[in-house]
Amino acid sequence: MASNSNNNAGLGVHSKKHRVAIVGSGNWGTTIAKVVGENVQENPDLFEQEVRMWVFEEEYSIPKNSKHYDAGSSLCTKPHKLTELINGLHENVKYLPGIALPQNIVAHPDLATAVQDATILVFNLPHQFIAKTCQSIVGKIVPYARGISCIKGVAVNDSGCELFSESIGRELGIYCGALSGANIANEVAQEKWSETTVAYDPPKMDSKHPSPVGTPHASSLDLTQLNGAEPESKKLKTSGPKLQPLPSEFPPLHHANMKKLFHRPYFHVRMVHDVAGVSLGGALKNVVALAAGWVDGLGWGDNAKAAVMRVGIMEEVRFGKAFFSASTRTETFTEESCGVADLITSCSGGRNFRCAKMSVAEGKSIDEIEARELNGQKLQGTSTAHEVYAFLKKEGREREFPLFTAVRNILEGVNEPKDIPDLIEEGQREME
Ligand SMILES: NC(=O)c1ccc[n+]([C@@H]2O[C@H](COP(=O)([O-])OP(=O)(O)OC[C@H]3O[C@@H](n4cnc5c(N)ncnc54)[C@H](O)[C@@H]3O)[C@@H](O)[C@H]2O)c1
Ligand SMILES: O=P(O)(O)OC[C@H](O)CO
Repeated sequence: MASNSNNNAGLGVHSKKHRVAIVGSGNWGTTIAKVVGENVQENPDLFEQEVRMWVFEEEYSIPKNSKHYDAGSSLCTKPHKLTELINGLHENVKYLPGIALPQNIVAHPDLATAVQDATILVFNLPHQFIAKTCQSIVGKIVPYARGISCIKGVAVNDSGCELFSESIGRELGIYCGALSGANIANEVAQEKWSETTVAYDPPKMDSKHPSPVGTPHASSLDLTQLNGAEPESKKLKTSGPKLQPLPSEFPPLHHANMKKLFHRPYFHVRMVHDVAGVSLGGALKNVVALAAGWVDGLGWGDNAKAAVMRVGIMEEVRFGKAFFSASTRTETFTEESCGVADLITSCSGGRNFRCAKMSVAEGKSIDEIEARELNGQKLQGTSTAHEVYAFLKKEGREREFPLFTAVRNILEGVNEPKDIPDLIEEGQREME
């Protein structure tokens, strides 16, 4: 007999299992595929064993310093499709070299095939590519699928500032939660211990009263209320498609089962309900990490970096309260891995920090450093700084966020990294 009872998970009473697809295969996408691939093997009563990972296809030549390089092999003498290399070598030689992937990870170049029949979609790609990626699978996914966004960024458009959990949910008509934490991918992939935060809070529903899609975290709710207009999320409630309940043949996707998908001995998961707080912590710390890299690149030392981090976490909390007040909790920023811990690790060894530091030390643009250093990986802080600023400016509130504004202005050449202390001081004085 099929049941929705939480107590039945893992007892083999459900006739179907969840199929998981990973949408993205970069440095973090491939790391999360490894985590998920290992966990589905350990929970065969809940999950199908094959995990499909969508790869944005490209040709790649195995470098001579790779352990896979063999001058006599045709695999190494000419470029090959990345999917063929991943499936043949069980390693993402370009984006996560040196890390063995479980054999149940199967790389697919065709997105529609990768997500076919998946009841759990894990979105993990640089944020600038998510809109187009989602549009291409509208109507091609299981209607009652559930999503988890591992993306660190925000989607700014004419109607406001959206979380990716929201924009994915709205575009695909599904519920989407978020995973974010102090998680430098290479460390997690090497199975060095870290923590992460998974926010999952689907609306309660039954078949008689299905919930609307588009989870109500949107900043547009608060902003349009401030402006006296009809909240965007209210429109969604009355007009949008309805969220499909998960059929009872499948194991329920409550916190305990979601945790089984991501928790590893080296990757400890804390489950929470605050999807907005988890998403914003991951997005906004990338902006702060640029400033931390710049002051470090100037040779100003750890005290300067700590000052940037202090102001950064305050602006993260302020942003959440100002634009996502209905759903964020301050504690998510101050107590969870996705908040202060991610800020610290990102300002110590993240790519945004490292590239910003090099750009000051070498007097080169950060774009130039990104292209030279990251082998196709993408910085998220630079575009997020522009997007957050555009949103704040539209709202007339950029002066309440002097550090975020300073980062954007430095990227634009309006200010220089050495101006950061004065810009913060000035901003704080104005708010007193
Ligand atoms: N790398 C990390 O340490 C880390 C850790 C935690 C979270 N994150 C977040 O995870 C998300 C994904 O980051 P990542 O590290 O996996 O990516 P990445 O920086 O390694 O980016 C490379 C990926 O982008 C893909 N790509 C390039 N052009 C594309 C296109 N036009 N369309 C679709 N995909 C394209 C490449 O195929 C590759 O898979 C980001 O939001 C990032 O902030 C990263
Ligand atoms: O390398 P970054 O700067 O993209 O940061 C990586 C992770 O987000 C750290 O948690």
